[in-house]
Amino acid sequence: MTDKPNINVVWLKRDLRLQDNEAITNALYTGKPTLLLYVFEHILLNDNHYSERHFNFIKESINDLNKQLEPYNTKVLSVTSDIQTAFNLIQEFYKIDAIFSHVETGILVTYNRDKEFTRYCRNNFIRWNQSKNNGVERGLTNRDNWLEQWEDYMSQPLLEFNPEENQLLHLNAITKLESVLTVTDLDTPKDSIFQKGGSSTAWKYASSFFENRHKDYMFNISKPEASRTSCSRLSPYIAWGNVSIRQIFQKAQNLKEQSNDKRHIGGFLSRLRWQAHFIQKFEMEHTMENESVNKGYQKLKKSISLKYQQAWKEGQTGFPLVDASMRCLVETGYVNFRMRAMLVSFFTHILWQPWQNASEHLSQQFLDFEPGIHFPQLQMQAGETGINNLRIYNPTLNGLKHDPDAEFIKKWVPELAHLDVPFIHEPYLMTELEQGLYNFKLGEDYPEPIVDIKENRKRASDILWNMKNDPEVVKESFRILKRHTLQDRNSLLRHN
Ligand SMILES: Cc1cc2nc3c(=O)[nH]c(=O)nc-3n(C[C@H](O)[C@H](O)[C@H](O)COP(=O)(O)OP(=O)(O)OC[C@H]3O[C@@H](n4cnc5c(N)ncnc54)[C@H](O)[C@@H]3O)c2cc1C
Repeated sequence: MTDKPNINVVWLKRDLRLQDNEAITNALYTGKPTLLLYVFEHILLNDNHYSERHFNFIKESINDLNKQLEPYNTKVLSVTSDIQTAFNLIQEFYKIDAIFSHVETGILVTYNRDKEFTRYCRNNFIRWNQSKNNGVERGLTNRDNWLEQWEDYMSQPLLEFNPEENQLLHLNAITKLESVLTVTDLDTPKDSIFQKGGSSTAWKYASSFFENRHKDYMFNISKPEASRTSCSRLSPYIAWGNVSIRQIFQKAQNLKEQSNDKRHIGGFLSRLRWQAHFIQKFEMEHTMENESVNKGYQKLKKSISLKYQQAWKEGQTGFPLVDASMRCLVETGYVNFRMRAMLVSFFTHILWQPWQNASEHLSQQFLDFEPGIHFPQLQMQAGETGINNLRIYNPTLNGLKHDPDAEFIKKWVPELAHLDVPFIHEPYLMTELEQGLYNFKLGEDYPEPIVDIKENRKRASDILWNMKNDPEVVKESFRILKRHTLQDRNSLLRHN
């Protein structure tokens, strides 16, 4: 019926690398000509969880791939489209035997797109082969033996990118496809201060971390300023798949075996386990995107204040560490774990706003937005799982402990920089006289606190502690424990 040439397509998503890429390896293994495809899908371009910084990171990652693909006379076909239109147009030129990709633990729109796409493949007699992504399993109903399987997966040999000569579709053939598709302009701003996408940059971060930067990892992990260089900063590269967790895990394991001080690299290794643990949780309970995982908390009603929400988003709450963290996040796409947790706690506990209203603003700012970590962490920090300890962060105490010289606050809230350090942490304690001495006016140069933190902290604590005993919360907590926790919960923290 058809004289079109047969090909395979690798549909790249959050796996933007050539090495240790199971989808690419499986496609090449068939020996058939193979096209590498990335689709900037309208459903994601228009989705409020995403922002320009993410798409620029993806473009930089594809540019990096294209550089590595030059010797093979090919490149990634990069188009803006919805997925079925893209495949329909490719099918005008080729008979597609199979599509290879990784399982995507994504947001609801991508889950629904995948369901439709499964039907599309069936109707078009295309095999869609989806590989396990970073050890996360589809279709599990509990976590029995999950960690053992994850560790087994992490110990498997890395997959080499090794195409046969001319196996990857030639540039000329890609040019023909480009003539019918909407090609995406891969240019990105040159003066960006965000971490630059691509495997080549990822490995520079990894090398400097493993060679040197990891040495104070656990000492600095909670410090907003020092963590910026002594944490790995690999999160966007992991989230967009510029490196696989297995590549990083094996490097870290080797380093730990040679190291005398296993504490730091051990702490890092346990966070790689958490990465998969959280994504697995979301994979098994995707309604977490919009609803509290513990259904008992769905009756918790908070009154919305757009004024509070706006002040939080703009870093104008009158609480210096909160404002510094938000401004830094907006500007650079990154703050460390503790500052993220504090931002969520401040929004949900102190401002008493629903975590759902923080979700899109944060995901747009996090360069490393990973749905499988984002939603479970939001709910955990909001205290709505019923199985984790309630933590209401005190921004002032966190500032005094983790930014004692106010180095971080001074950088991001420069209007406080000329004050003495104790006042930088608590400008609202300054008397009229002191404000005059420093030529500083609270309420004009920097906002007064937008809420009474002591009062609001108590309200949140009372309500959330009481709710822990609510029969539905308790029932749901048992269900969550049964479905999502490992038999040995401490194994996730293991440092050796
Ligand atoms: C509300 C909230 C939202 C978050 N959203 C994201 C997100 O969208 N994407 C994301 O990658 N991380 C997220 N995190 C987890 C964590 O803050 C970041 O992974 C970490 O700060 C990234 O910096 P790093 O790469 O230097 O981490 P490192 O400390 O060097 O850790 C190495 C890797 O381990 C993983 N990791 C580290 N901490 C955690 C954790 N607590 N849970 C799960 N995995 C972890 C990440 O992949 C990270 O790159 C979130 C945390 C909170 C509290």
